[in-house]
Parts: sequence; C-alpha cells; structure tokens
Amino acid sequence: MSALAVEGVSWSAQARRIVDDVSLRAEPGSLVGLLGPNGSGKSSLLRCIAQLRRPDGGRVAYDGSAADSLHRRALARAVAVVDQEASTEVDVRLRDVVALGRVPHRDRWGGLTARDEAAVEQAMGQVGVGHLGDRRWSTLSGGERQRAHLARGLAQGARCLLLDEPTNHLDVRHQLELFELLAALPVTTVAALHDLPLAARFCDRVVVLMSGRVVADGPPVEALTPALIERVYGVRAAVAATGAAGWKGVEVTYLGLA
Ligand SMILES: Nc1ncnc2c1ncn2[C@@H]1O[C@H](COP(=O)(O)OP(=O)(O)OP(=O)(O)O)[C@@H](O)[C@H]1O
Repeated sequence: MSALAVEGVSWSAQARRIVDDVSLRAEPGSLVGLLGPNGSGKSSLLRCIAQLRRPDGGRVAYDGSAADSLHRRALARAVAVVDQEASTEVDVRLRDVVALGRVPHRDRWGGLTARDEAAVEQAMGQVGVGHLGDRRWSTLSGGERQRAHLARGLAQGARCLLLDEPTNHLDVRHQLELFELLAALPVTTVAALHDLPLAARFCDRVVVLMSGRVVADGPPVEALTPALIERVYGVRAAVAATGAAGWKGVEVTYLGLA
C-alpha cells in the first residue's frame, strides 16, 4: 500500500485551474521530488495534499485512509507540512518553534511531557540545530530557521513529510546534509524543489508539473530527460547516468537557455 496516494486532485482559484487532475504515489520511506517552474502549482498541490486547501475534486489517502476522514490528531500523525512561507512573528526561542510540532499530540491545557521534550531534542539534533535551542528566533540566519522548521516537522512524528523548497536558504553543505538525512529517514517525503541536480541525485522518484498538470513521473533516470527539461524549463541540459557511491539517480548539468 502506498504511504501517500493522490488521485485526480484539482484545485481552482479565481476561476483558474491551478492544480489540474494530478495523481501521484509515494511508497513508504521514499523521497519524491515535486518539480516544475515557478507558478506550476507545486505549493498549491502540497497544500491540497496536506488538507490545508480543499480540492475541487479527487482523493488523497495516507496509508490507505482517506485524508479528509482523519481527525486532527490522526492527520498530524499522518502528515507534517514544512512551508516556505512559515514565519514566526513572536520572538521565541528556536526550541519553542520546534516544540510547536508537538501541539497536535498534547492535551488542550497540558505542557510538554518528557516524551515531547525528547522528540524536540531528537529532531533538533537530526537537523544540526541542537546547540541553538535557546537562541532567539530573530537572531537566527535564514538557513538556521529553515532547519528549525524542518525539526518542527520531524518533532511532529508524522509518517509523511511535505516540504516546500526546503533548501532555498541552505548552503551547499547543508543542502547535501539535509538530503542525506531525508533519504535515510524512514519517513515518506514529498519535497517541492527547484534544484534539478539535487533532485536527480537523491530522489527515488520525481513528479514534474507544468501549468498544474503532471508531465513526467518516475525515477529520475527515466523522467528527467533532456527533452523534458527543455520543454518544461526552456533550458538545455545534459543528463548522465552515474554509478557513483551515494548517487541514486542521474547527473544533470545545465548547458544554457534553449
Ligand atoms: N489563493 C490563490 N488565488 C489566486 N491564485 C493563486 C492562489 N494561490 C496560488 N495561485 C496561483 O497559482 C499558481 C501556482 O502557484 P503555486 O504557488 O502553487 O506555484 P509553485 O509551483 O509553488 O510556484 P513557485 O515555484 O514560484 O513557488 C500561481 O500562478 C499563483 O499565482
């Protein structure tokens, strides 16, 4: 059974179809890259999958259970969203932001239990911000905040993570560390990405959107052809299979504008 199954999902805004009849599957523990140019509908699709937007049509299921039938706690155990828009206004500590991931698990008036604290510490350690737990949010760099948001998603303990451009603030070392972590974690991950070489290297599968529709879906070696990259992005690219250790898929090199 797929960890995540999306079937025929559509979503419209202002009489325009933004997500158009999208189907995709993610197998348990796999890392799926959601690709496509600016405005192709990646964030909107992730929001539909997470039940933050109500699709006009179609179905989303986690481990075979219809997402719209799950109650708050069950949904929080099924899926965590790490959003590129996520901002934290109040000047709290990094640890407090990560602890927000535990909110769906808590009793209404209860504080953090020892189990919650342990989950928060573990998640901070996994993304390398354990030493920053007491730092004020306003003093953190963009990359530190981004990793803290990921830790919040991990602390939630969901089986499926939805990430919206998780690497846009990260330097190259932290990008590689993040993807090695995501590839190693037992959670199922769907990540909207702009970085094709990164997706090609680490993703088990890529789903490519153009104008809200899926135009390619498969392992990078099958889906990310030069013809597809040129059609979708208007960029010429060379794609080479690689057997190098730690590389799952293919090597993508940009050659120039088409
Ligand atoms: N609430 C809304 N009302 C009207 N249009 C919207 C709304 N949300 C998204 N859109 C439009 O839908 C299209 C897809 O947006 P979306 O953010 O899903 O794309 P994306 O692929 O994530 O883009 P990017 O790579 O630039 O982040 C865009 O043209 C956007 O302006």
